[in-house]
Amino acid sequence: MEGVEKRNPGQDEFVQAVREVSQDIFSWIQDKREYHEAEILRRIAEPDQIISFRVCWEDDDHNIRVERGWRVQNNNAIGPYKGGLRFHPSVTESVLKFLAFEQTFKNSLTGLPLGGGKGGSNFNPHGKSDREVMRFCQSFMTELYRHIGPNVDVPAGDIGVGSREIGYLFGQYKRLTNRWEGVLTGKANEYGGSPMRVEATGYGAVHFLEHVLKRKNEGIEGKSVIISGAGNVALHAAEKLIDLGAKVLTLSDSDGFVHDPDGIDEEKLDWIKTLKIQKRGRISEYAEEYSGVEFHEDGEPWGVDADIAMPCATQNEIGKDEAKQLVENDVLAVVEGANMPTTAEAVEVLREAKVTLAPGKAANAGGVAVSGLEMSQNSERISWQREKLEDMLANLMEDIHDKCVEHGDTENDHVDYVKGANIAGFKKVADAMLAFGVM
Ligand SMILES: NC(=O)C1=CN([C@@H]2O[C@H](COP(=O)(O)OP(=O)(O)OC[C@H]3O[C@@H](n4cnc5c(N)ncnc54)[C@H](OP(=O)(O)O)[C@@H]3O)[C@@H](O)[C@H]2O)C=CC1
Ligand SMILES: O=C(O)CCC(=O)C(=O)O
Repeated sequence: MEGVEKRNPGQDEFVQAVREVSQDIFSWIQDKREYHEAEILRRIAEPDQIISFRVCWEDDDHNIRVERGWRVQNNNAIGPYKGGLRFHPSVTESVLKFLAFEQTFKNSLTGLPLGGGKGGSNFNPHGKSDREVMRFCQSFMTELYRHIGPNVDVPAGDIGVGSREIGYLFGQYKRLTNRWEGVLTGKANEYGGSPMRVEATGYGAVHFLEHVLKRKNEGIEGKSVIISGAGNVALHAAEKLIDLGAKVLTLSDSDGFVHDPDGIDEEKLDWIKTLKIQKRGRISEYAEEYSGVEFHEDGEPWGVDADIAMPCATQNEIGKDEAKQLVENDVLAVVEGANMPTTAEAVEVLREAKVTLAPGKAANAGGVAVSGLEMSQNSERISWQREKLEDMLANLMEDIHDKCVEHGDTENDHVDYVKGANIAGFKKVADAMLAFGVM
């Protein structure tokens, strides 16, 4: 780890992600000489390549704006680079390197032939007009298009990149190359998108939770759940939970969180979806619309008493103190819809207290899995029915859950899902790299 820190100065998120995976892998590979001799761990922690570029665009007042763009192509041992694009002011090379590193293991866990990558920009879509977002996306793709392709690297959405942005990006790729091909996933159904991709990450995380609870002889019905975020992952996790009879108490955005002690029901969730997806409004407006709902400005929901916690906003949103609150409240499980939402110290607190922690690389893998299925549909020039994809997603999540159980030590029936996901994800990539020799 000293070498990783030295080679990546100031890249705290990346070092955090490598440390978290390495802790589990070190002990597992101790007696496996082939991985040591081939320096597999060190090679996996060095991205294949990082492309960085300037993105210039013109705002509605005719000012020239300059942003940074990146694509981190982390590892393509088991398939073309695959992973989302994030547009958010907090995006740095370190953030994208950690996300691409995590994505490599996540994609391996899906069992599909997908390598790991991630990209994005510090561009902030909040408060921008549709035309401004369009001009930015077109400029971003004008720089990116020569580095991607359906067999090379297939980006998708992430924070700040939803179906509107994917439309603009795909349109520009098609215009520049004169080719219609499955170069992006998360496309709308009208032009080659897959049914269920929008719902897949949130629904998949809830499927994962179902399996975690099943091992404890428990079910989702009647459980209270605190969720952070009010974006794609949070809203679809809430939707599936409500469908299965859980009581969803909270949602949040970067302004604070709402707490609805009666629980968010189907009708209220529809209202929130219109607010967040169509009107691009703030979650505080929910508390203005419905009586009995509290809005906590700048706060996070982790102190609200509940059975389950699902962080679905961003990285490092649960720190040591929040983890202690969750332990005090006897939370049964923390299921990560977001990528690395739990700090290293918080993971330690939860691990010590034997609170089940389902890591993002396993629990939120449903999104990229359905992206993989979108790629298959595009290659075959067909579109599968929603029901078939729903079944496939449920089966994939069960399979990922079982791989975590297989490799996560079970002690008094307690599964270390973090360890299980790290080892199962690593093994497939490492074995492929061994097969290729030194490169
Ligand atoms: N979309 C997908 O398919 C997948 C997403 N993920 C992960 O899930 C998480 C959420 O992604 P997604 O739902 O797609 O993104 P969205 O952009 O749709 O939503 C993000 C939500 O999180 C909030 N948020 C973002 N950054 C912060 C922050 N720094 N502090 C507080 N709140 C914040 C946003 O609030 P605001 O609007 O105020 O910014 C918004 O409510 C990310 O970690 C992402 O990497 C993982 C797998 C797949
Ligand atoms: O669907 C995809 O390709 C990527 C999803 C993603 O970015 C993620 O899993 O974090």
